Amino acid sequence: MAPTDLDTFVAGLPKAELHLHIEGSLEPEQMFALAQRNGIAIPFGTVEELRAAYSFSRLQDFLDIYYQGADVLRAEDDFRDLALAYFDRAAADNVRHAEIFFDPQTHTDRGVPFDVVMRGLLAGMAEAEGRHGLTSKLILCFLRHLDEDAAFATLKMAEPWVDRLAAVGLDSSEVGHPPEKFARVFERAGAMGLKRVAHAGEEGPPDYVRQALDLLHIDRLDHGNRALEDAALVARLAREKMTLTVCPLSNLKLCVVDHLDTHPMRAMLDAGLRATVNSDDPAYFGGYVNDNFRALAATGRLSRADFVTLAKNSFLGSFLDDATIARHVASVDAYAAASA
Ligand code: HPA
Ligand SMILES: [Zn+2]
Repeated sequence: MAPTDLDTFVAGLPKAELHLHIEGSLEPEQMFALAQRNGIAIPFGTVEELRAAYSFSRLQDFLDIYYQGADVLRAEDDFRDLALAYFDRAAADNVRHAEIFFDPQTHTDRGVPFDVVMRGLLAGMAEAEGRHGLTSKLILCFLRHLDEDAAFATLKMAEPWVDRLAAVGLDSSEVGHPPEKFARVFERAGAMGLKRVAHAGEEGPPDYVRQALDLLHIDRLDHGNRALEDAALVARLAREKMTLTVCPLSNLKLCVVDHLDTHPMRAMLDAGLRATVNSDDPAYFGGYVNDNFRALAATGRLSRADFVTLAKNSFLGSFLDDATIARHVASVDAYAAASA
């Protein structure tokens, strides 16, 4: 499809990405290259065969293949190269700041030391800032299908690195693993000075969103789609200016929504929620952040002004300091004025 004026406009907007699993940015080509570099066999013959396996009807279908794919990541340079490949693509989408998730348990449980993961990701982050001026922060996610003890053990490993982490998060299989399971771990993380975020309301019910607010004391809500089923909860999220990191193409691929034309982003903006646009696991869901912006633009249900709001929200919802946020928000206004 030929790009429209709106496509060009949304692509050029300065933006932050706040919901990106770095392991989910592992493209099939890079997976094959790392498998070869590390002498690992993968159960797919070609890149095309692997891509063809990316057909999911729910979150768990995706998670099974995503954890398998991460097995090619072994050495510090693998994590650095993974991060750099993401940042190169993000910079091309005019991402100026990214707050990226990583899943240490996916690696430590395979015998890859926590420090190897950290050093590799931090090297990629530093190189991306030098190369593109793209700043970034790290969010350590606990796998919610594992138990509380395992999360505490992971937080212990993170102690020497606490100054290099912005926040803790909660991801993996949502239904059956409510936020309350991790209330004590999140309390400890908060005491360590870390911000707190959690995936909630992707597949789980509105009550999981409420638990994330009341028991995990989250600073940001990842997904949050199903909060819309509860009007009082929506009013509270709006009143508390809670940022929602929404992932349209992910929602489509994981059948959280039937069609982008009925995606709740319109309803979220109408309700005054501080929603943002993000790519989640771009290598698996068919696109990076600008692909998500363009997919929303193609619905015809969002205006230029809505996209300006979404871009500003991405900075307002970030964990940057107030002066830096103000500078980025002004850059969005300047871009919009120049494009008028
Ligand atoms: O979309 C997601 N949901 C839950 N866990 C995840 N881990 C990576 N991506 C996701
Ligand atoms: Zn996610």
